Formats: sequence, C-alpha cells, structure tokens
Amino acid sequence: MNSSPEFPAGLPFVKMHGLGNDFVVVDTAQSGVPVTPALARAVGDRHRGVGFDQLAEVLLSERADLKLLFWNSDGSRSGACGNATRCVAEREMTARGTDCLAIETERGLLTARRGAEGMVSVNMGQPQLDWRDIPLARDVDIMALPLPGRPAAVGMGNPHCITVVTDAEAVALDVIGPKLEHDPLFPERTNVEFIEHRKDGTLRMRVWERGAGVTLACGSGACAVAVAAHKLGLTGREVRIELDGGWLTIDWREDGVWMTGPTAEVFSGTLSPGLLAALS
Ligand SMILES: N[C@H](CCC[C@H](N)C(=O)O)C(=O)O
Repeated sequence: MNSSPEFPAGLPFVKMHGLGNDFVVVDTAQSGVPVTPALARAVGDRHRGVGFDQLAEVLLSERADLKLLFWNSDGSRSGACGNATRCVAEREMTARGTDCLAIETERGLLTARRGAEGMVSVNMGQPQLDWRDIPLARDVDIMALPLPGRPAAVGMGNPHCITVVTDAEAVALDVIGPKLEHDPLFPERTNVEFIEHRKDGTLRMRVWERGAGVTLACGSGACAVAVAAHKLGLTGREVRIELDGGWLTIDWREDGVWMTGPTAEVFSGTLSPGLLAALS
C-alpha cells in the first residue's frame, strides 16, 4: 500500500444514514484534509471507495456550532442536504450533551432539535419560490413548468422539480430522472421528485437526485414536495411522506420548513493514506 507523506494517518470518517439516504461524514476542522471534487468521487465510489449519496464536510463556524458543506457522489456540491444535516446534528448533539444545534450551511443558518422517540428535526428555512432563486433559466409559472407532466419547481437551497402522478411506483425514475435533471430550464441541473397523493392524505414520493441518481430518500426534496403539494391544494401545511427508505414528517411553519425523521450511525473507519495519496 502506498503511504501519503501528507496524511500518514489517513482520514477518519463516519458512515451514517437517514432513511437509507447514506452519508460519509468527514471532519475537516479536525483532520485538516479539505474535501475536493476528486476526493468526493473517490470516497463515493461504491466499489473502490466507501460509497455514499452525499458527503458531509464538517468545518468550524464563527456564526454557529458548526458549518456543513455537502458533496454529491459525482463530485458536485449541493447547497442543502436535509437528511445529512439531521444525521450530523444527532451525532453532535450527543457529543455535546445538548438537544439543539445551530448549523451554518450554504443556504444559511439552520436549527436542529432532538425530537420524541429518537427523531431529529431540522428547520430547512423558507422555500425559494422565485424563478431566479430556484434557479430556473427563465420566468415561467413555477407551479406548472412547460415540461411533460407540468411539474412544479421549488428551491430549498437546491433545486427540485416535482411532478404529481397517479402511480408513483410506475414511474421509470432512472429514465425520466436524468432527462429532467439536465433539462435546459434548470441551469444548475435539478433534483427530480414524483409524488402520489394518497386517499389517507399522505404522500408517496420517489426521487432522482442531482449528482447521485436514485436514492432511498431526500430530505430537502421532501420539504420541496410538501411546499408544492400545499401550494397545489393537495395537503395542509403538515404532511407525512413515504419515501423508498421510510417516512418523514414535514411541517411548513411560519419560521420555515421543519423536517422530522430518524437517523442512524452505521460504522466509522479511516480512509487509507494510499487512497489520499493517489488523489494528491
Ligand atoms: N439527500 C439530500 C439532498 C441532496 C441534494 C443533492 N443531490 C443536490 O445536488 O441538490 C437531502 O436529504 O436533502
């Protein structure tokens, strides 16, 4: 095995997930090893690395308890990642012995709280409902985009394209997802969600994530979906959403869109110095 003169001890990481939306958490504040697109791609490789939907990079913050940056497995960045925010918050609240945490992200300061029955909630902030903020390439009706199925567009610090369908299971996500992800209407690409409004008032949601593909869940996507479903008159401000990996509760309150759900720590390990050396 090669050793890295720069990082002789390798890079410690923690593997976590929220409803099967899986993450590698690395603490740059402690390790001093900054994440690069190449590192994210290498660690994100499910055969030659660890594998993740997103990598959460923990940094020091002057304004909050900590700062988080999010990376997709294709090496691109995401301004928001709700499930990773909840996972890191759980770990940090446990380490610090608190029930509340302030987290700086690219989209602003987020508040996380420990909830009942081991759940963790995070306020993902107010949705972006202006076409320039989502962002879209031009001014169109954001609740009925000029695309097949008349999807809605909502930003949560990252873009989401939401189509209401009668049968979410029947959607060929891996065919339609990448088409919408790369549609020119979305200059920064987009996450893609399909939702079915069930008779019991809940939503069934399936997701194709920008930069990661089909995932078992997407927290910011669930927030965007709840906002779109409410604006389309399907649901109230609070809704339960079933994703492939489980359930999230979303509550669009006056102070922002709160998301509540489970978190899990899976294992911790050390990225080998050889892997890091190959990238430098
Ligand atoms: N899984 C994340 C969202 C990742 C979004 C990312 N794929 C992007 O490029 O915006 C979540 O729980 O919110």
